[in-house]
Amino acid sequence: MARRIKPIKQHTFESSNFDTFERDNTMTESTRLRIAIQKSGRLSTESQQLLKSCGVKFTINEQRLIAHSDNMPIDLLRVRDDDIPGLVMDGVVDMGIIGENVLEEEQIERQTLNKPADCLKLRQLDFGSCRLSLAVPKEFSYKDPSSLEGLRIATSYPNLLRRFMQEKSITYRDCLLKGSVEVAPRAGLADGICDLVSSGATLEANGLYETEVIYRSMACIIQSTQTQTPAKQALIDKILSRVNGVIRARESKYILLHAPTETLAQIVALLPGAENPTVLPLNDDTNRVAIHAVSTEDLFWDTMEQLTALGASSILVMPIEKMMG
Ligand SMILES: Nc1ncnc2c1ncn2[C@@H]1O[C@H](COP(=O)(O)OP(=O)(O)OP(=O)(O)O)[C@@H](O)[C@H]1O
Ligand SMILES: O=P(O)(O)OC[C@H]1O[C@H](OP(=O)(O)OP(=O)(O)O)[C@H](O)[C@@H]1O
Ligand SMILES: [Mg+2]
Repeated sequence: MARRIKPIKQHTFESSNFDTFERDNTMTESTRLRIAIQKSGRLSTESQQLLKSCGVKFTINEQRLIAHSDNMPIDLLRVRDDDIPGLVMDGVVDMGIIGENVLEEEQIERQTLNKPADCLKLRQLDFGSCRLSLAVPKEFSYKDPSSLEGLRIATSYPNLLRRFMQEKSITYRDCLLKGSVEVAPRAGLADGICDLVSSGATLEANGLYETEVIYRSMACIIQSTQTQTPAKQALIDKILSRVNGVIRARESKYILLHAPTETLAQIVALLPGAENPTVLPLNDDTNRVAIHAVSTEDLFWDTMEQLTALGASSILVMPIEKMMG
């Protein structure tokens, strides 16, 4: 059931005064930002870690479905991942962290049922990478999706499957399973499956092979389309800006090395995604300089070897904890 966020009194929640409210944990329930995350499963640890990296302090009590942040007016609702898109779309929570696959599936479902299906996808995250694929038993001779014409397909994603099959004009029958989809063909419940794949180990273990990727997914962070108070919106913006900083830092490396001045330009050109590196003189050595650079990509071993071949030495590649600006 949709629930409107109550307006809040400006004097208790000044958007311009974040330093104060980060320490102030006395907001009433309606003024606190509610974020839904998966209680336990593939996304739960990384969702919690991401929020902690953004400076949100909280302690999870496994028995409790709600965790109150100690330093910010934020409550974490720990729920099944399937419930997260609906909670955000109905405005019951303000934000959620969810797989794009579950979000898209719920969106199609709700559009079909004429239920609220809108939310804002704030950004894709850097975890929860998987794909929704069709797979069939090893002995099945598969040419293209039409090989499944008239057959039964087991899935937990009936809407994404239907959209794909409609685009290919293929008729099929579905068998809805909430879990253990991979065992359906062997159990005689279906001819093929449409399920999530990451390493492919589960398909392999069940004598299946992947034939078609129908949807590629990552985790994402979403926001309700309900109008927020300026202060609450400012907190959402702040979380998003920190998420951006955390992900940029995780994707970047700090590189230090010594380089001969004569190959400096070639060495800088080899550093992946590094803009305007700092070049510093070395004590008592006019033929070599120190380079400090932030690279937006990892520095691979073969690039390290090419750098060494150009005379680079003392190469250090270090992780970055935080980034801003
Ligand atoms: N093998 C995988 N590797 C990486 N990410 C995955 C993998 N499988 C699923 N995911 C992503 O993580 C999400 C949650 O997966 P999980 O298997 O924990 O869901 P679940 O069993 O439905 O959990 P819940 O009990 O919350 O309903 C998926 O919807 C998908 O976005
Ligand atoms: O390709 P793989 O790396 O083997 O991953 C795929 C499996 O991962 C997910 O299940 P999960 O292990 O999360 O358990 P679940 O069935 O309880 O959701 C998904 O539903 C697949 O079964
Ligand atoms: Mg689920």
